[in-house]
Amino acid sequence: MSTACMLTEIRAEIDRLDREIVALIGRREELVRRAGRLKADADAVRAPDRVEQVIGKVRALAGESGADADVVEATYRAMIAAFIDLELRVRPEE
Ligand SMILES: C=C(O[C@@H]1C=C(C(=O)O)C=C[C@H]1O)C(=O)O
Repeated sequence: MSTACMLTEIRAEIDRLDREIVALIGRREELVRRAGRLKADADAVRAPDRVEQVIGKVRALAGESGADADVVEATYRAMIAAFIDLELRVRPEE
């Protein structure tokens, strides 16, 4: 198979995975929104201790699955930051 064909196949597989990843992000978003509704104020929304707990957990999961822990951490920090912004945007005025 030519290099161009191999790249096309790999990209098709990446596109399939992206469909699954986006669906999972949507499910996670729903849970984050539910958690946000239970919180009293913006400090509770940010929950930095919980963020570090999640980061420690996903770094360990990366180790188990052979994923690069630094890539997983950077991805999760960006995603959690976006979710915190979302929680702050959709919460009623304090
Ligand atoms: C969903 C929560 O709120 C925020 C979002 C988190 C996340 O996306 O995992 C974790 C902590 C908070 O910054 C939570 O407190 O559990």
